[in-house]
Amino acid sequence: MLQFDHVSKRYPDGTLAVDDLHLEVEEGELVTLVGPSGCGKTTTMRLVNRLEEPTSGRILLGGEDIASQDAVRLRRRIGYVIQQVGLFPHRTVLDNAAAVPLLLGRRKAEARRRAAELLELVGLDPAVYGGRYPDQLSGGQRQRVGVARALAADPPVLLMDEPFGAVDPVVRERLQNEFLRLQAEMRKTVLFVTHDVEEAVRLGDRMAVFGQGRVEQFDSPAAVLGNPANDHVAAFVGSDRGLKRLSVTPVEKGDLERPPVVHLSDPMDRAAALMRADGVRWAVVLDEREALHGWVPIPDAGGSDVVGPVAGYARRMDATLPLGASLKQAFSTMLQYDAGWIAVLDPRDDDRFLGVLTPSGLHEALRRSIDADARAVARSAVDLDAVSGA
Ligand SMILES: Nc1ncnc2c1ncn2[C@@H]1O[C@H](COP(=O)(O)OP(=O)(O)OP(=O)(O)O)[C@@H](O)[C@H]1O
Repeated sequence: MLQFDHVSKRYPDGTLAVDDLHLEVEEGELVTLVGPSGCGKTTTMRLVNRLEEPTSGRILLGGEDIASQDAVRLRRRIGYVIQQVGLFPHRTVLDNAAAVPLLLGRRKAEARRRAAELLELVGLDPAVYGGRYPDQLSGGQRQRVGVARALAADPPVLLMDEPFGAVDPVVRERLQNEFLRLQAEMRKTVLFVTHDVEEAVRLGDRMAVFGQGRVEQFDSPAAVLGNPANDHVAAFVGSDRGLKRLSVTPVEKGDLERPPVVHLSDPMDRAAALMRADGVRWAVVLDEREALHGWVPIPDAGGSDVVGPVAGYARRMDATLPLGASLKQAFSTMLQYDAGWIAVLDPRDDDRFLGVLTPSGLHEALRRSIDADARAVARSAVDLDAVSGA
């Protein structure tokens, strides 16, 4: 989809900002470019929409060399979001979001309708925010308008240069989540520049770790964290990369425990018998629609008679997680609810209850992912031996 074919960029003063970049981004893929300040990330982006021209090499978009395309037409096929959003200060939010469709020759009413849809999409109610001016918004809201504007022409490619860099960490995480949700639907081809490793890891299908003008490693976040290509990459991703792995390792079905399951309408004495038979102290409670209600503890053996349905004894449980969520989310949910377990639901099957994740399940899941790395390292060691022995 987007290929850098041995691209270099030397500025007139002699600075070599991009050095023989060779990279292929697949259609619908989100690639993060991460690296220390001045390593050439922004220059790489600006080469794609021809705000800069390469000194050598070619950039192909959908197989076509962009050098042979009209720069203005090219830019209309590429959404560009930057940190200093660059909204027009004297135009309303709605008109800012409508700017690109208007440029593309849409009629005003149609451009505004599209702009309102996009504001809605990025979580800004057009009725509330559409008439405001950029300086009447928070930093995070301005960023959202920037994203809406970049999406307005429905471009196949999005370039995002530190788009969430100027907001505080909490807002940043929210914008990241919203953007991931949008991207799951839109499947744009995205180049996303950041100098924040956590952000690169969370968002990227793959991440390109830049050294001075060169890509040192281009791989999935889990592979980069688990198996850094060299000392520079290892130092850059940080000595806490084990912890960072939490955010790229998903909760899988095999990590779950399956305690006894009862329903709100079941007789409590039968539920208690089930728990005793299983040798456990609690059971998961579902309602009549098979949705999670909560849990019920085993009644005291010497306590008063157990009568009536489970509903009279059940407690609610709000600590839930969709299957496929990250171990980091799981850990954070456990802490937030101070819970010894969390219920895992299937988002693709109407949030059906699948099982529970406990701290020991979480530990096992982390071990699983680190073991997978160890196997990968062992494999590459064997390959190297084979090469040197040949
Ligand atoms: N117009 C220019 N003329 C000369 N040198 C430039 C120009 N623009 C950028 N550079 C240099 O090119 C190198 C790469 O800059 P670039 O902005 O691409 O880096 P970056 O990785 O995006 O950095 P940051 O994370 O700080 O934004 C730097 O050494 C920078 O000083």
